[in-house]
Amino acid sequence: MDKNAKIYIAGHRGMVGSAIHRKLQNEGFTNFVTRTSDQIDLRDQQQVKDFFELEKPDYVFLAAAKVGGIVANNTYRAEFLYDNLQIQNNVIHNAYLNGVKKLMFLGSSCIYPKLAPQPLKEDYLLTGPLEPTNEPYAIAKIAGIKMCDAYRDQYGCNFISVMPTNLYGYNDNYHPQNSHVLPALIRRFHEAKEQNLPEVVIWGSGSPKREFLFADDLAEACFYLMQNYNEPGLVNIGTGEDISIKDLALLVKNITGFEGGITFDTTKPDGTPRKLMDVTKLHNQGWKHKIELEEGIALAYSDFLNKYINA
Ligand SMILES: NC(=O)C1=CN([C@@H]2O[C@H](COP(=O)(O)OP(=O)(O)OC[C@H]3O[C@@H](n4cnc5c(N)ncnc54)[C@H](OP(=O)(O)O)[C@@H]3O)[C@@H](O)[C@H]2O)C=CC1
Ligand SMILES: C[C@H]1O[C@H](OP(=O)(O)OP(=O)(O)OC[C@H]2O[C@@H](n3cnc4c(=O)[nH]c(N)nc43)[C@H](O)[C@@H]2O)[C@@H](O)[C@@H](O)C1=O
Repeated sequence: MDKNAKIYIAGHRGMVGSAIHRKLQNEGFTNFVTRTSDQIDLRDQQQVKDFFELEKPDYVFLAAAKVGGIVANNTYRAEFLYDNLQIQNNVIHNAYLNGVKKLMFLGSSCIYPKLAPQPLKEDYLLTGPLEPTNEPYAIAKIAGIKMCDAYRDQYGCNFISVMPTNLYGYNDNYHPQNSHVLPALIRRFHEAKEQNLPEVVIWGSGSPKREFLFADDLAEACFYLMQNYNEPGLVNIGTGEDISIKDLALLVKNITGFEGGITFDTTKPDGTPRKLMDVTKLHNQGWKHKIELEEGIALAYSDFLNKYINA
């Protein structure tokens, strides 16, 4: 990408899109095209067609999606399937029609089978049944990967797919029910400390294991791969390290300074027992994460305090 290239970041206000935007600005890029969901509903075929014909971006980062944690995925199953299929179909197809030089599609580690061997290698895709709580979202993301590959095969488009692990960072969603685990715990432990509550409730058994990557690290990887990776299929983006939800809760408890206890609500779903990325392909491409979990949680906690508590 040359520094004057016109870059469309779909979802530039979200956690990932805003991190990619910051990274590109820091690298000296200035020619951005952005639209909020109020300005363009990416589910709408005509609006997306008109937008691409008007703007004709050179590069596209597709970081707009209907996103949420385990309960949101399981509750809004129709929206997670419909919205995500619509958004990615419209953006990918119009990128092809308007001669976009390269597009990056962001998937998710939930595309892998629920009980796939660990760590998750890229070639485990479509080798077994998915985790039921996020099957609609995963099906949409798998369709996105296959669409990029099909457009490469039939039309020669340089469209690539990356699969990030669970993410957290600046501009995360702290909704008490709909967010992912890390922002949910940051908020719940903070509020429990402020209200002198005796304990914090953790969803599920605490035994599932997850891998977490700071969104600014993800943005670095996306920038790196956008310049250096031009293959079909998918590439995992993660740290290659995981932690149990119970240990994660203890880490957040320490960072927020909460002094009470923790209990587990086993009426809430555990989801996939383990989701650890095999990052050999990414490391072989020449990229490795920088921000470790404890440091990243402290950064996310201070962002939460600045935006929601001290604002
Ligand atoms: N968060 C995570 O843990 C993970 C995320 N990912 C993937 O990364 C990508 C970004 O996720 P993340 O940044 O966390 O999500 P966010 O919810 O923070 O941001 C999503 C963005 O998508 C935009 N968007 C949603 N619906 C529409 C629509 N109908 N029309 C136009 N824009 C829309 C929103 O725009 P606006 O702000 O203008 O409303 C928002 O900025 C997604 O593809 C997600 O699947 C992958 C793995 C893990
Ligand atoms: C990124 C990924 O995110 C989703 O999958 P998930 O990995 O299961 O994500 P999660 O962050 O919501 O939960 C992780 C674990 O943590 C436990 N947990 C404890 N306490 C809270 C809690 O308070 N909130 C949440 N959300 N989870 C909690 C929870 O029970 C689960 O065992 C996908 O649907 C899909 O969207 C996707 O791709």
